[in-house]
Amino acid sequence: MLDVRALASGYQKIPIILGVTFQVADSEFVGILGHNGMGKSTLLKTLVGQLPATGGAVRFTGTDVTRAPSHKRARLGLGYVPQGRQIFPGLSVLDNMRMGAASAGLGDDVIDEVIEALPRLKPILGRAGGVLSGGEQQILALARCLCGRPKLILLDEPTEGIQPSIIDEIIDILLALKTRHRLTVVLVEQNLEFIRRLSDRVLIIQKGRITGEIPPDHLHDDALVAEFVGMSAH
Ligand SMILES: Nc1ncnc2c1ncn2[C@@H]1O[C@H](COP(=O)(O)OP(=O)(O)OP(=O)(O)O)[C@@H](O)[C@H]1O
Repeated sequence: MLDVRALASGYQKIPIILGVTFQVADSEFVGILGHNGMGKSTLLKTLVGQLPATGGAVRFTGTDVTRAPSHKRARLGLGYVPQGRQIFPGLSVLDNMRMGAASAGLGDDVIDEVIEALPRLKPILGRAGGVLSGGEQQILALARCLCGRPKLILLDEPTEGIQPSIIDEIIDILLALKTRHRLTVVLVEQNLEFIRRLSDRVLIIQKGRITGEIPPDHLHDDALVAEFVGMSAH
């Protein structure tokens, strides 16, 4: 589904991603774990085409998209839920979802399917995005992305600033989408429990490089996590 080879990128002349290689299979959930500032968001922005690659290659569903603009990647089925969610605060929940469908060239019927998968949105469809709680906004951001019928979603720190009950709900939603729709996810996170419960494989990113892989079950083990990432599980 996704084949990333020696990918490099950065900001102006500052290199941040220094040659990242990994592959993601159809319906696989891959977690990328790393501290603040290790390049997680920069990697996703490069994969989605918001930042140009300065080296390496990205293939998505067999197509070389290394130089493709974001909208072309989206049309191929690459979805992105950025950190901070970036929903439209002045638009209603429903209109936010319409924007997601329209930007993928899809009609409104996809919206009903997405509401069925995320029933929490049903009673608040008319509410402005900006007045929702952080957790509701995260679910809306996911819903808007799903309205583009993505094959793969790049998820940037979805648990940031969100209460535990909604984190559990997001886990359930994503696992259901994986089973029912063969959704594929690349998730970057610092939340060990979230990444452990969702990921088939967990890669470690340090200073712009993938430095290792840790079995999700080992994320319970403080000493191992500290050794791999320098992060504590508690
Ligand atoms: N727009 C920018 N211009 C210049 N440097 C940037 C920009 N955005 C991020 N950086 C730098 O790139 C590096 C990696 O940042 P990035 O946001 O990818 O890290 P991250 O692992 O996602 O961290 P966090 O968990 O804090 O979001 C950091 O040193 C950061 O200061």
